[in-house]
Amino acid sequence: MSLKIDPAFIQPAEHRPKPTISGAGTIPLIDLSPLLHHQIPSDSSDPAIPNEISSLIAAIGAACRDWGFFQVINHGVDPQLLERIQKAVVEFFALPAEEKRKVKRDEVNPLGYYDSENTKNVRDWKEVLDLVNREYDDGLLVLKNRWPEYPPAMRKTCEEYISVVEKLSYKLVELISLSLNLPAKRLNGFFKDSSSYFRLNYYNPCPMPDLVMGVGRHKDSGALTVLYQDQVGGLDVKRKSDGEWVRVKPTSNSYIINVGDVIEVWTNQRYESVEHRASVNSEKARLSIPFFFLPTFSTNVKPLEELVSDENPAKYEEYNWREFVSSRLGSNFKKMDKENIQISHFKKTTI
Ligand SMILES: O=C(O)CCC(=O)C(=O)O
Ligand SMILES: [Fe+2]
Repeated sequence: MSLKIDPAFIQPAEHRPKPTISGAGTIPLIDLSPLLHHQIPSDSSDPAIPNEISSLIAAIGAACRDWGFFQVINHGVDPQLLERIQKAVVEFFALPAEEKRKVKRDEVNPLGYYDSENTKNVRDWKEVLDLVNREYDDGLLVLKNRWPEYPPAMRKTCEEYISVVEKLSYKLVELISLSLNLPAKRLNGFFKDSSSYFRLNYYNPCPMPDLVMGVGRHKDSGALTVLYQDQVGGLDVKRKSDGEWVRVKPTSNSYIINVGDVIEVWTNQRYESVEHRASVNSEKARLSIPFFFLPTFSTNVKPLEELVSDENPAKYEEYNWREFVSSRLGSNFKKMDKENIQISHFKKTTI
């Protein structure tokens, strides 16, 4: 068999995508429609909480505990906005390479377009455009959006989309806080002027899909990821109960939510950040749009006081979010394998 692709993309044998389990036994599907009729309560001990809201909080808590992942429907994001953003993304990635490279990341600013990134030292079969909610520049760390000229609707659509998805992220974080018996807004302050960003992932068809990954196995380092995927499918999640890879079945107008490393630390590992990856196929391009809901740069991330005790001491060292992000980006992030720096570095080994 002659190799049709650059060997840099080839996964070691043990990490190649084997057939995955799909359908039953995959991540929970949660209906957010109770939020269309009821406010999120400020406290889980409030006796007036409607049953459907208590059940929703319990379902989210169980999903975070058992899976670290869940899918939501009836989330309130306008399907037409989702259509519009998908159209813009497809148009952008269809542009000639030289047009896309006009907005490529560079040595100072990691945002923008790139087509070459490694996960765990193997190249990912993907193209990406990264955009932040709020631009940031403290003299050393520069995060400035590079807006493509084409398609013309891109900027406005993305800005509209970011603000809508950020609102949904706050709601999810409030429900997660309630599921931990904390006040709904307990975590909200960590996200004021947050460093959140969103990523447009585009996976071209690959002639050898069994040897490569669109994104190799990894955990998300942020607090919460709110991901939209098209109908092609390819996201695999590592099932906590037995370590099997399961394929998330695309459900139209749904979001896939996962807990990232920051929530794992805040909850002192009650909710764990779970490995996932994106497979590719030989026929269809696939698109996914994760929104990474991240703390404010000044946040010192550590287990929440309410969730540690003498019996359950802190399992993680405190770390500063800005320092963490800068160390991951490094001085030459173009060549960096971001996955080499993980929160496991902050895990206390003594317990
Ligand atoms: O494309 C996907 O479904 C997953 C992407 C992902 O995990 C990421 O960008 O962090
Ligand atoms: Fe991810």
